Amino acid sequence: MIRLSEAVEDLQVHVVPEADPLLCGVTANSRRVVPGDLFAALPGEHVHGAKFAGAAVAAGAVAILTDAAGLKQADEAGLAETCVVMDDPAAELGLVAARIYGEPARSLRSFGVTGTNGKTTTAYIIDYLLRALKRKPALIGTVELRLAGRTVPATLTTPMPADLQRLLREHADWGGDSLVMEVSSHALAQGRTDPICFSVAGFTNLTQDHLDFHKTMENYYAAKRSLFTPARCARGVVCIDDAWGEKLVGEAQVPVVALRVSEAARGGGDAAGAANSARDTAGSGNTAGEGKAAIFAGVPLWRVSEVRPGVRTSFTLRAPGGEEASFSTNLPGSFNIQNLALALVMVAESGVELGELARATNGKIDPVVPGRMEVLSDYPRVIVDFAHNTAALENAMGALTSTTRGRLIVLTGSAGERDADKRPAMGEAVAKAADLVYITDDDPHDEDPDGIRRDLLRGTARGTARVIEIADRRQAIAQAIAQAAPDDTVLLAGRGHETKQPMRGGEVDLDDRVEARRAIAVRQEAEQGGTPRGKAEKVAEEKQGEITRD
Ligand SMILES: CC(=O)N[C@H]1[C@@H](OP(=O)(O)OP(=O)(O)OC[C@H]2O[C@@H](n3ccc(=O)[nH]c3=O)[C@H](O)[C@@H]2O)O[C@H](CO)[C@@H](O)[C@@H]1O[C@H](C)C(=O)N[C@@H](C)C(=O)N[C@H](CCC(=O)O)C(=O)O
Ligand SMILES: Nc1ncnc2c1ncn2[C@@H]1O[C@H](COP(=O)(O)OP(=O)(O)OP(=O)(O)O)[C@@H](O)[C@H]1O
Repeated sequence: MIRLSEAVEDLQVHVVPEADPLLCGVTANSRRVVPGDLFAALPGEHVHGAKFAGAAVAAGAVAILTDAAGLKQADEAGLAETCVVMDDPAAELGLVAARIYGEPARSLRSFGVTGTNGKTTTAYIIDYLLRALKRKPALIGTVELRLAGRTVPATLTTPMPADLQRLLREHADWGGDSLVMEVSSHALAQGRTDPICFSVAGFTNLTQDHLDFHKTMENYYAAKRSLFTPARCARGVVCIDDAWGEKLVGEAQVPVVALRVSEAARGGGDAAGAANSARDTAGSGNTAGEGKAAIFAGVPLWRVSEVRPGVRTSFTLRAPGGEEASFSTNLPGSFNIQNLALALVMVAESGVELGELARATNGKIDPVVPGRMEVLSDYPRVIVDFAHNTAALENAMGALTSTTRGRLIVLTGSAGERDADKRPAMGEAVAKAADLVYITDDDPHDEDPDGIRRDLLRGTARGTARVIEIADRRQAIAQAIAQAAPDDTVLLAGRGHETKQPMRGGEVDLDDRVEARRAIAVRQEAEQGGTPRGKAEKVAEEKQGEITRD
């Protein structure tokens, strides 16, 4: 517990209360206040938190951290004497919270992952590696929070600052020694992770996303880049498989190493490292032009070679100093080689020898990443993936086509009330890459689900796959799995780890993985019970919902 004056020491404060209460904790949510808390009444998009100052004080808040507008509201409620006022309390909340909770991140070796795609997967792989090294990591990201021996579902990819510091305190008190977290661009723009200075920060890639928030790609990139500054990390690992990564290597304000994966993952073998210099730098023997070589001069280069895709994919990772280690994984998809290599390099850059990583894992990296290329059965191969836009679907299908002997069966829908424009393109992409497509409902929210499916079907008409429309997702999953041959791959795309399906009239429980497991069990029971269904019966079932083209 510290005094309010200690929590705001050295910060630009305009008004302080006469009393200097002891603080037990801090929250920006009036509904979570417990006696002894500081309540951070912050301006929001919908409402000013000061509206809830009365409720917070009634729940036991002993002081209110707010801005001038908040002070005015608190004054009207007769609570001005409890207020401490700053220009931008949201920006300082992380530091204030860290002080109140005793700077918990300082006792944790910390890894922060940013980028458009692959944050969740990379964070789970780092968590897997740290556990193999017998460490006790906290894992914080889009899917769930795993810390202090418990797992809770996540509401944001990166928690708000006061929540984050409280969670880290809990983890450190429990005996945790490390932290892996996804750092979203929203979080970086809002300073949610400050004042954490990550031991190692990692960058996956950057493609168009979240422009509703950032407005331009340059702003979006600048938010990501701000992680690679001395206040936010000690060192960085940057994938240079896209132009934004190359730019970041040149603009990072902390020591960085570069990681090149793309040529190897695309089957280009060892192209990135053709120079074979004694100590690889991103500027030596790289496929980039001279200008880029100048940017990369002296930047140590890690690279991937000998990628062998299959049901298990293997690859070799080479350190700048020349040490090499080989790994294999159950994660499908060449893009996952980027995630795996990034995770390995981030842990290595935190001070773990590559050889030690190979020994601790036995060369096998088999994390379960909920709803991210999650394999639920092998024959037929059934995979649940979060791909919910055209590019992600194309990536996922591309990865599966090369390792599928039979048909590629893809089941997809599209969420309601957002990005309606993408639907025909998604329909077209799946109908061009798959052999059989099930169009079904995703999370319709308040939109008419028939209309969403019609948008997708307009696109599937431009492809060659057979298309079956079944509105009920449960039924569609059951049928897709029941009808698959052992050599087929069934990709259940779009909802990943989600467990609720919001639709008109409320939310229903729906987890694609639960439904898939049920369908797989039904299939196995039929096979073991010796009652394989006749071909005619299968064909008749498969015809249900089929879209016929003129
Ligand atoms: C843009 C953004 O960051 N919005 C966040 C913000 O919402 P807001 O400004 O609308 O808040 P508000 O509802 O106006 O409330 C104002 C204040 O009053 C408080 N309040 C409100 C009601 C109440 O009863 N009591 C109370 O104290 C709130 O806690 C808040 O501090 O503060 C809320 C409370 O902390 C967050 O839930 C909300 O995230 C919303 C849900 C969100 O969708 N955020 C997205 C954009 C986001 O951050 N996404 C990234 C990942 C993106 C990706 O990579 O996919 C993330 O890191 O999750
Ligand atoms: N390195 C990568 N490059 C391109 N696509 C990827 C990569 N990793 C994963 N994907 C695809 O993107 C989807 C989302 O992956 P993941 O959840 O790991 O990323 P994320 O950055 O956490 O995304 P989100 O913020 O949407 O959760 C996966 O389901 C997969 O289809």
